[in-house]
Amino acid sequence: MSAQVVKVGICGLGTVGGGTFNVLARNAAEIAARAGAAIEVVHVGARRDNPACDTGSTRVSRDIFAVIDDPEVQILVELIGGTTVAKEVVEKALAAGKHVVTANKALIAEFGNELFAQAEQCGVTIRYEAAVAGGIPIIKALREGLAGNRIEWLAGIINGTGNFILSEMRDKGREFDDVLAEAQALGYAEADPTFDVEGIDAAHKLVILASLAFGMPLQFSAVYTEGITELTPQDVEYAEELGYRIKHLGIAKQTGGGIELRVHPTLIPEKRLLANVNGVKNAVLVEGDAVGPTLYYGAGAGAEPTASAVVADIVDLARELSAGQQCRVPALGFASEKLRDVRIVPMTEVVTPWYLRMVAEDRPGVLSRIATIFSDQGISIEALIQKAPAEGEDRVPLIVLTNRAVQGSMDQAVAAIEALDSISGEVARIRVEPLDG
Ligand SMILES: NC(=O)C1=CN([C@@H]2O[C@H](COP(=O)(O)OP(=O)(O)OC[C@H]3O[C@@H](n4cnc5c(N)ncnc54)[C@H](O)[C@@H]3O)[C@@H](O)[C@H]2O)C=CC1
Ligand SMILES: N[C@@H](CC=O)C(=O)O
Ligand code: NA
Repeated sequence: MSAQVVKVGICGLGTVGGGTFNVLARNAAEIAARAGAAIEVVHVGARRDNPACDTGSTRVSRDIFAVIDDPEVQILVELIGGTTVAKEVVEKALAAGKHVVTANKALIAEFGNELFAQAEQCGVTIRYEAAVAGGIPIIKALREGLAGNRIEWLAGIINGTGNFILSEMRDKGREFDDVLAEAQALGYAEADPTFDVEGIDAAHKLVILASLAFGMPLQFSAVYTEGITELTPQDVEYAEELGYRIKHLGIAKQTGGGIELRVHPTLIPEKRLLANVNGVKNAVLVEGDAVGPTLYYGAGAGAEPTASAVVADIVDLARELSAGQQCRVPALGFASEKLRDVRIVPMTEVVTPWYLRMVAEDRPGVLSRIATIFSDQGISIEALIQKAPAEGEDRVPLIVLTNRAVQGSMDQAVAAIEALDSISGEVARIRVEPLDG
């Protein structure tokens, strides 16, 4: 059975929905030539119009479920976000025998296992390239391009809003809240921006990347998640003095003890490519045993960059529909019955070098007590900077860079340091990733 026209319904006409509609319209001829079929948006479900998007004569319903009930629609594009109505939309579309394209990482990370199973049962496909790293074709790269590899690890800047905030704070000295407001106005942020700044969005994306890389079911609750809200301009400055940049990374690593899954601010040597990825750009570094390191870079958010990925998924499905094929590639790149149960490494076992910042009394003996505490835990010091005291102050910032240490030992060292009379307040700490394999 072949189709010359593939009919698409779009639910949600916000930033990404509007961008998708516009890209499909603007590049219609080229897209049709690639897909082997014209792609026609026959029905849009939107609570309100999008001024950036002229829907012309396309049917628009205020009730998004009218799009699913439309028998003409073959591919349902879910771009409303969240995990409540969006989940219902996707379930109903699959049950109605429609293929689904979504940009919704929260939905895939939290409910992907059941949705993929439902899709398989219904003989349809879910595609979700836009869900991770916006326009970068990282899902396709992991699922198909790197299929010959055993993936060793991956590390990525996978939240555009967070990277935009860190870059603007570092380069222009701007305030956190001011940059976040701009990211929201530019359409980069999630409907609830705490997802961006608390690392939840990056955790959603990391769990998807990890499942594709290591062939395991999605396990969102297993990801260790820290955001960027606790970072201070001082940490950014001191890290640079030591030759590092601070980036918010998602890291998934295969180790002897299982898989590490973690999202947190990280010091990266300034010469590494990832350290130089700025603004709303994302980048994912993937190390495969056969290919070695590979790097994927591009816009991580925004209307048309994200639409680029949504449209690529529509084209993939349209190719299958026009050729009369189905489910050419499994949702997570591995046959569903071959997904493996793997151990997720507890954070207490994770080993990295560390950056620590503390405030100490400026008097003899303090440094040696700190050095003794580290040495008692088998942690060696790589660098130590004592800053000059501010005028009228008798306390000084002390910055310590350690060699690789297991988090459990570092927890104990930090507790002992914080208990010293000569140390005020808490010790701030950030993991370091050399990113050298
Ligand atoms: N904005 C970006 O750069 C990116 C967004 N995403 C994902 O794409 C999805 C959409 O995000 P955005 O376009 O940024 O959001 P948005 O808030 O701009 O658009 C969502 C649209 O859905 C509509 N909507 C929500 N619930 C509805 C309902 N019950 N009935 C009818 N309409 C409803 C809203 O009115 C809005 O127009 C989310 O899952 C997001 O995580 C993914 C990659 C990048
Ligand atoms: N809010 C997200 C949007 C893309 O996934 C981000 O900033 O990366
Ligand atoms: Na992508």
